[in-house]
Amino acid sequence: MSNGTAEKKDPYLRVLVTGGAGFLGSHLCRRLVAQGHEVVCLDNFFTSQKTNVADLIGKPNFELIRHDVTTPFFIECDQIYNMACPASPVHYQYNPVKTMKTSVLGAMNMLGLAKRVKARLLQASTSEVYGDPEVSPQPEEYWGKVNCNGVRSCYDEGKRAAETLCFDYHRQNGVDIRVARIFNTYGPGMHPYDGRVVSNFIMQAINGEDITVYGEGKQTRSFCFVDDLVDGLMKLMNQTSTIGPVNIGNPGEFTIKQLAELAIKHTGSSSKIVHLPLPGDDPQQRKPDITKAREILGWEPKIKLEDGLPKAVAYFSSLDLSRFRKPTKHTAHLNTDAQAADASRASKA
Ligand SMILES: O=c1ccn([C@@H]2O[C@H](COP(=O)(O)OP(=O)(O)O[C@H]3OC[C@@H](O)[C@H](O)[C@H]3O)[C@@H](O)[C@H]2O)c(=O)[nH]1
Repeated sequence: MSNGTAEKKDPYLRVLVTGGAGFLGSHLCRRLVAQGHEVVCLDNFFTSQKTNVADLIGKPNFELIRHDVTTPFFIECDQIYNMACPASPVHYQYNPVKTMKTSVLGAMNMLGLAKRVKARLLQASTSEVYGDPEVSPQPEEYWGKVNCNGVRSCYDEGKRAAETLCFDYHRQNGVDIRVARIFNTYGPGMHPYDGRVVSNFIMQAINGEDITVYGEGKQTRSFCFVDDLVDGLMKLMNQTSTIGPVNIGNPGEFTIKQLAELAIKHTGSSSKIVHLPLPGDDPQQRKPDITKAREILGWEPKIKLEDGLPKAVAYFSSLDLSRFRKPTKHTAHLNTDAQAADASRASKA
């Protein structure tokens, strides 16, 4: 088995993708399989489903294994993409203890494996490590403003702890790590009931339902098309100049109100915008500083939101919805600070 310069000497690698049936994981698996690598996809199918990788099943260089990363997994491999974790606030808040376990125990198990077999590990970290940021755009050097006991903490702090584990396994055990901070991503392959803003707005617009803007819609996000994102992850994995963290995202910044208007425009929908409560700890601004990705990886996104949204609309319009189940009944706007305060008062009464 080789490492470090493996991508030059040995073009066909054994690659493990945790969360490989998920939105990003399935795109990654497809690209790796197309390149000829031997891909092992692990998933517990909490927020994903087998049909995401149906086209890969049966290919001689693809293997699908049902496994939950909170328990150890042993295999011989050259690279690990650790993508496993529910990423939509509605899903990661459904069972927050499990979310934290997935990030922390999942990272620990995969880093232990990487140490044992000398594989390179790329950790899917997140823009959520910046919490509700006070600086914009967010550079990797910014330490963030994160609540450690709020409704988003299971994900934010779980991913922060996963980063810590990566850097400690690297310093203490010489594990070859790469840390990618992934910003909001959208595109074909998203679950129609994912619960995140792009899928919600497009599905609502297609179905002529009200578009549910949380709060006034002044909060901002920066949306990266999935193909660009996967390019960035693979570039980070297959270079030796930096271990990260590196922001991977599209710096084009939009308010949520603007996104709602774009969803209406690109679907030609007659849907109306309605306002619901803002979820607890909802970050008010988010925009990646991608100087590092540009300079070190030679990467920047190519697809603007205006060009990517029609592709996402075409994908969501083509879905047979009877094939998809709603992973949770939860809705993020119900997880507000006001409700949490009410619940806490009620429990004391
Ligand atoms: O129906 C909706 C859904 C969401 N929103 C708002 O849209 C914004 C984006 O919300 P999303 O649920 O899509 O995702 P968030 O940006 O809050 O979190 C995401 O951040 C980056 C990743 O690591 C994760 O994928 C996820 O945690 C938020 O301000 C949210 O309140 C709506 O206004 N209406």
